[in-house]
Amino acid sequence: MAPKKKNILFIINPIAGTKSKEKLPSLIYSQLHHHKFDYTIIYSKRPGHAHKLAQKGIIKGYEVIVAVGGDGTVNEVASALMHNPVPMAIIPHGSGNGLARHLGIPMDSKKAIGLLNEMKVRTIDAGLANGNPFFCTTGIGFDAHIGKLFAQAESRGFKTYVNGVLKEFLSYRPLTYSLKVSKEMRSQKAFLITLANAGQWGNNAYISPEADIQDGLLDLCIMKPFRFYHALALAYRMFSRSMHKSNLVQIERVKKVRIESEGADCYHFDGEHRELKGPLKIKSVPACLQVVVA
Ligand SMILES: Nc1ncnc2c1ncn2[C@@H]1O[C@H](COP(=O)(O)OP(=O)(O)OP(=O)(O)O)[C@@H](O)[C@H]1O
Repeated sequence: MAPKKKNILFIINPIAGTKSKEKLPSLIYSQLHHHKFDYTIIYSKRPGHAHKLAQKGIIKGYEVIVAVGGDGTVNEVASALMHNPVPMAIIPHGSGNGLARHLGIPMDSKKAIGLLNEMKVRTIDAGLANGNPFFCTTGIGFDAHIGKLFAQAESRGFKTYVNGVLKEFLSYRPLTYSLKVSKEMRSQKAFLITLANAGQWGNNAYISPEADIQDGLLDLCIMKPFRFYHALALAYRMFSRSMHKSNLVQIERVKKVRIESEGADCYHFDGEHRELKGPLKIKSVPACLQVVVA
């Protein structure tokens, strides 16, 4: 008797990234092994909808749920699948695609769909930032500020990010933060503070190149204030995966951290920004998500 086919649900975010999604249904049809899988394709209609679709997908008995979009879409689907045996797969179609890149998932849709036929699954960690699950990074300071501007931007994609960073960089003022790490209190001025589950923010911009998504810990990365002429060297470090060697960045592995600053009005998780009133409490959630990997 032929083995039972697996039921896959594809959730496509039609507005993620800049690449056209028109050909995706025919690509899925041509690449997926039909003797192994049945599938349904559905489109998210608004922010938060992909999360609800994934929750319903579990109830309906789908055995794999695929997030087609960027880190925001991945976050919505993954947070519905946490602590659940149903694996998430990713077809990267966003602006940054940080988690997909960290996991080595090809940016080419045809190849990413091809991974489903192999169905290699790994268990990964996540984190919680004020109760919000994140899978790639969360942060406060300059990256949260950029996340807020990006959310309000009329266009998406890498160019929009770069334009935002260049425009804001000279006028941004680093803040002083109070940090509580393993019962120890510290006060520190920082350009940004990122907690990295995966090593990068997206677009292969690495904040913590050695981050291990299966170690049950988060990398606490503190970028100190710096002079504008250091920016080029930092950008080089970011894209050459050597940020951990910079003396402007301090990295340590933590289970949880509490961050407070009078001037901080927002934080982000996986690029989605939120208003901040009071402290930002972050902790790791070890081994909570099944993911289809390369
Ligand atoms: N139909 C829709 N209309 C408007 N927004 C949507 C729709 N479906 C999903 N969204 C929202 O789109 C936002 C952006 O999606 P996503 O993060 O996947 O793409 P991106 O920002 O271009 O990529 P990345 O996060 O990798 O930089 C998410 O916050 C999601 O909630």
